[in-house]
Amino acid sequence: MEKFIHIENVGVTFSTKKGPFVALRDINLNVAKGEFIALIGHSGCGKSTLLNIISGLNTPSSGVAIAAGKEIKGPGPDRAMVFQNHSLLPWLTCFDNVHLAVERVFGDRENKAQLKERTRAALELVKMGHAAEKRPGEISGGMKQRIGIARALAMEPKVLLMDEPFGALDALTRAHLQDELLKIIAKTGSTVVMVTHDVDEAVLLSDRIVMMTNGPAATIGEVLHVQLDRPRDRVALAHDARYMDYRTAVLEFLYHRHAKPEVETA
Ligand SMILES: Nc1ncnc2c1ncn2[C@@H]1O[C@H](COP(=O)(O)OP(=O)(O)OP(=O)(O)O)[C@@H](O)[C@H]1O
Repeated sequence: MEKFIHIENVGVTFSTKKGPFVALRDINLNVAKGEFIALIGHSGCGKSTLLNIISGLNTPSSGVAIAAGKEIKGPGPDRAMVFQNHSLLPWLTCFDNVHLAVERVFGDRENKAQLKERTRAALELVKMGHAAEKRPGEISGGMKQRIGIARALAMEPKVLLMDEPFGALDALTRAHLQDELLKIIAKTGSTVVMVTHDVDEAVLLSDRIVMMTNGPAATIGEVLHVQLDRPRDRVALAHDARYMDYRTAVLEFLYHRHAKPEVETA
């Protein structure tokens, strides 16, 4: 498979008032086109830091990070981000929130009608066409996340980066959006890197689960290949022994081999 993201020997050290803080060390990760990767690990282990190496919001202190053959030097529309808290502009309609991103990426190449069509198509993809003229304050949290996903997908990014996109939602809405995301990526063939705390979410969605050790100086502890057929159905998988085995493998990593010392979680 075509390699899309290439992270080689990356380390991240932050300067703090107390001196240098080594957040990540020796990170090596390749992501292939169309692959879905989940980053999982205890709070503070460096998942967002690693995601932001790919987004370009963080710079490696050592090593190299490459996307589509080019060294990552900063954020770009080829790597669209979806955050836990939707980050929509409250004074714009849902349509305009998505359209803004569409204009930024395609505005110099396409006419107004094409840009509008792109925006409409992205809203339809996440089943939010009916709310196009609503403002973020007039729709639910789950709907706002859909608009955030529509905005990211409308940019036709080479990779979709998601930082706990469903973390703030109730369990049923989260399950619903996970199912929607599965359908969307089946349609778009998107490459996705998602940070999550949710073991079931990681197993349900991913091709590979990248499990990180605890910080400071966190690194990739193990990588689990989730070889469950797609399309995946959460109810059917609940009875699937392989699903249980994957789930157990992640739980054992997190709570046996790399349990967080109690003093830090208190
Ligand atoms: N700009 C910064 N300056 C100093 N330290 C930082 C900075 N950003 C992150 N850190 C530290 O690096 C470590 C990793 O942070 P990061 O946010 O990547 O963890 P995380 O795994 O995403 O956490 P969570 O699951 O709680 O969101 C933490 O100890 C954090 O305090």
